[in-house]
Amino acid sequence: QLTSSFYSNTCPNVSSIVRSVIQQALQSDPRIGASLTRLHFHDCFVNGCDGSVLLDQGGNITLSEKNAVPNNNSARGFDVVDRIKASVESSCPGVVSCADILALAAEASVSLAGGPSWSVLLGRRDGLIANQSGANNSIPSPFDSLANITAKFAAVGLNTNDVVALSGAHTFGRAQCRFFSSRLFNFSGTGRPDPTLNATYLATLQQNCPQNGSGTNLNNLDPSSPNTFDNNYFANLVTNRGLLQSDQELFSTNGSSTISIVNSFAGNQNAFFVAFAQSMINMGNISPLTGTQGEIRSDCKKVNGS
Ligand code: HEM
Ligand SMILES: [Ca+2]
Repeated sequence: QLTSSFYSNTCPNVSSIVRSVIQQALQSDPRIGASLTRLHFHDCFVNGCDGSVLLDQGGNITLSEKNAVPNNNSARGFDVVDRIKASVESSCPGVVSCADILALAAEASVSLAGGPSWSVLLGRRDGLIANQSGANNSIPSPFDSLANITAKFAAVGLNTNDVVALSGAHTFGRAQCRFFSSRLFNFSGTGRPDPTLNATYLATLQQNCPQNGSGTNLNNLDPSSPNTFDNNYFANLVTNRGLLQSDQELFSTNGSSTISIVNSFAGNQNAFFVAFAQSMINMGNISPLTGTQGEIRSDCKKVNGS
């Protein structure tokens, strides 16, 4: 029951306000659009798209999602969310939820990076709780098998097409070495690298991720166009240049129905863009709070009155 016109009377310029703050942030941080897009994903997979990922630990929030394994020292962009919220509040006080800001920020980030635009469905309200164990259990890990990743998507009502299309978000942004270094030297105890890694790409990654390093060095998820939202991610998979094991598995899992989808997106950027936009709408529809449920937070980091 979300609608694209939800704020047309109460905050008609909300999309352009969100977009302009992101545009400004991109000037000093070309990665920020990717980081914001990921926040919407990590929000929606835990208790639905309710802004739960944004809550700081403290008071009634005893275990934040920010401190869950998939987010800790990894999720970023919270300061920019606060800047967007402040800018929206100054035009339309008390009206726009933080959960909707994440959905709008994802669309603005993707389209500003050259990707598709879509009409964002709105009207989500902000939740009153965080679910740290939910974040630990429901957000896919880069070490999960494709079957487990598909199961985690299915648990929130998303199908295999959504898995492949949404994984295409790894067309921009960065990943720390620790999320894929197990592929580089001694993959699954074989004493050899992951055989599904292109040899030239492997050598580059080994250089940037030394065996006794801290694991926090950053690598482009899409080495061919790191800040552009395009279909190169899928072309990379076809040539064994997926960065995360969970990326490469979409193409390298024998007999998987994901292979033909990867091939079609690799060969047709428009097909990817259309599918990505639809899957982002699907993801944004995961159990939103609406009507009188939840609240409109005045500070995205805190439940009102706390
Ligand atoms: C399919 C399962 C997925 C897995 C296992 C996965 C895993 C990861 C990991 C490990 C990172 C690197 C984090 C870091 O180094 O701190 C990452 C980054 C990222 N992910 Fe995913 N992800 C998945 C799906 C998605 C989806 C559905 C989206 C959005 C629609 C998304 C968007 C991003 C973006 C944009 C980045 C870069 C963020 C940045 O540079 O700050 N991912 N992902
Ligand atoms: Ca790209």
